[in-house]
Amino acid sequence: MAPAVLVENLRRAFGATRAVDGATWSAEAGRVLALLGPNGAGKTTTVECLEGLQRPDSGEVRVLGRDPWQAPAAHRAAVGVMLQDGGLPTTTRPLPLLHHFAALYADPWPVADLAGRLGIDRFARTTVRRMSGGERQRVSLAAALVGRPEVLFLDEPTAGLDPHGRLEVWELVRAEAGRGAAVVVTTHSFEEAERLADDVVVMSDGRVAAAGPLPEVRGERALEEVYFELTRRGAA
Ligand SMILES: Nc1ncnc2c1ncn2[C@@H]1O[C@H](COP(=O)(O)OP(=O)(O)OP(=O)(O)O)[C@@H](O)[C@H]1O
Repeated sequence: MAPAVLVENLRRAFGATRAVDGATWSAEAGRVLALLGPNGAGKTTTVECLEGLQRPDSGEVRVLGRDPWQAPAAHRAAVGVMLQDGGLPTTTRPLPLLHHFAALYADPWPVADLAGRLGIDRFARTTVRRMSGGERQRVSLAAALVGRPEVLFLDEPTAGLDPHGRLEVWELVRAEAGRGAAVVVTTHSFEEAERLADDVVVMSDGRVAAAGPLPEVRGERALEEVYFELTRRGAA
């Protein structure tokens, strides 16, 4: 079976900066992949190519077998995206917003259930403008999940969440993979990668320093130790 997400020899430069310099990896349905790497390693550029927000200079990206740059609306409905700065309209309250998003999909996640699982009902009366960072993050995640996507791109989904929030989100993300979604999580947290991921990709200076199932990449060591070795300044 073709992988749900495919990155093959991807290259993308901005002037003299080679943001992504020949990256190859793939993500499978029913699994969580953690994309790790120092600031500037090329993670966001890669994921934005996969989301159809940037166009590769060369190489290939495929999501559910399609080129995301040219994909039709039906393809976009099968892909859930959580951006770091959610881009949510500021004057609305969370539940009407989620109902609005849910109406765009044929078989959405019932909003009351989703909001309950993410603790959104606890701040249902607050407008986006007045929400805390963690509350906003929960709403952004709910917006990514409400269409029950086949592929999910999550950018640091638990950064800034309290410990309960992190656990709730991890459980939810694992459940999404359990129902068959391919999940790609960008993170700087080793704990998050070790708790959540089946597979990891470590990027460094635009290249893939390691990719594969977590137990293989980590071996007998802590992921943190392997990461520092792979991403030593000047190592790539
Ligand atoms: N639009 C742009 N114009 C110029 N340079 C860019 C642009 N977007 C990214 N870059 C550069 O490309 C490199 C890779 O950036 P990218 O945002 O993909 O890294 P990242 O791994 O997501 O980093 P972070 O962990 O900080 O989010 C960086 O050197 C960045 O400055």
